[in-house]
Amino acid sequence: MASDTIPAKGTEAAADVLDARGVTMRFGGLTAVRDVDLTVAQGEIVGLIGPNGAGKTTLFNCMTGLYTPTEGTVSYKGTVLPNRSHEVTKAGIARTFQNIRLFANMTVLENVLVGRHTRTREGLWSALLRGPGFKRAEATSEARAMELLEFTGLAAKRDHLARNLPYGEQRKLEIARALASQPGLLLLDEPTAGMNPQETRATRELVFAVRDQGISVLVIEHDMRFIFGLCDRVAVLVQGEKLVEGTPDVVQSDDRVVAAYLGTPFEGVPEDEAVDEVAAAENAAAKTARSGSTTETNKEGDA
Ligand SMILES: Nc1ncnc2c1ncn2[C@@H]1O[C@H](COP(=O)(O)OP(=O)(O)OP(=O)(O)O)[C@@H](O)[C@H]1O
Repeated sequence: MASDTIPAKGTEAAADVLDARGVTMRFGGLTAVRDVDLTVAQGEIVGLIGPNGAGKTTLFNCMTGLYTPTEGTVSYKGTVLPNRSHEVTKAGIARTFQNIRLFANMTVLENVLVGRHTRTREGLWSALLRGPGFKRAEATSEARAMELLEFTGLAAKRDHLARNLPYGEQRKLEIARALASQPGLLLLDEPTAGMNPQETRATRELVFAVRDQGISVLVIEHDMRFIFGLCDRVAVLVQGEKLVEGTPDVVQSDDRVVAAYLGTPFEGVPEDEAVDEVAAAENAAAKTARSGSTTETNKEGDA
């Protein structure tokens, strides 16, 4: 177990479920991820953010056995993970994908049942072909799958084909299917992409509910409001390297994060100077327009 690993920042005594150390992933001459350490503690929700191409999905792929890191290790509950994705799922890590990967022509219920195959003795093909072994286990599996559909709010759609679900519900179904493997850690890759604000809020509540069931969560997302309202801790990846890590408050107020997201290099220019420049320009514009205008343009009022 991970009792002697370094406690995750901000969570003091909580044991790490995930411990990625020195993970580097190279594709030929391109280093997509460089020497990244990342932990997720028991019961923690951790966000992974960064501009497009920063290496977030590559890091997920290294954590789920899709890629074998060029260097470094990924451990789950103190054991180094195998580099086969189905064995990683079996070990206790489940994930969703940036581009939804459902069985489009299977029903909602069948999609969740397939997600259970790592936890049944019958295996994927038996589940798909509905062989005799599968039928024996079917009642238990179906009950569990229905629980998950209730949990994600999809129970009424159990017999709908996955491809007919609205986009937001397809993303929920991906989460239900991932939960069917009974993970200890859930990795979500852009779970709110393409969602409207109501769906995004519902997803946040769903992730909190997942955590309340004792499942730790690592989530990639570009929606900063979602991330900062959801996560206990956030790590920022830029050009493959971890730039900043900390609580949402710490990360949001870090100039390097702002610079990375605005795409402007951080050069250590004193923030006050920029603010003064803007205030001076506003004052000059206000003076020019002064005579005919009733609009108050400058709250500070000093030049
Ligand atoms: N299989 C691959 N072969 C070669 N290069 C790859 C491969 N996968 C990713 N890359 C490259 O690695 C870099 C990181 O990509 P990655 O998809 O991990 O970024 P990301 O942070 O997830 O981006 P986004 O937010 O746009 O999804 C990119 O330059 C990408 O082109």
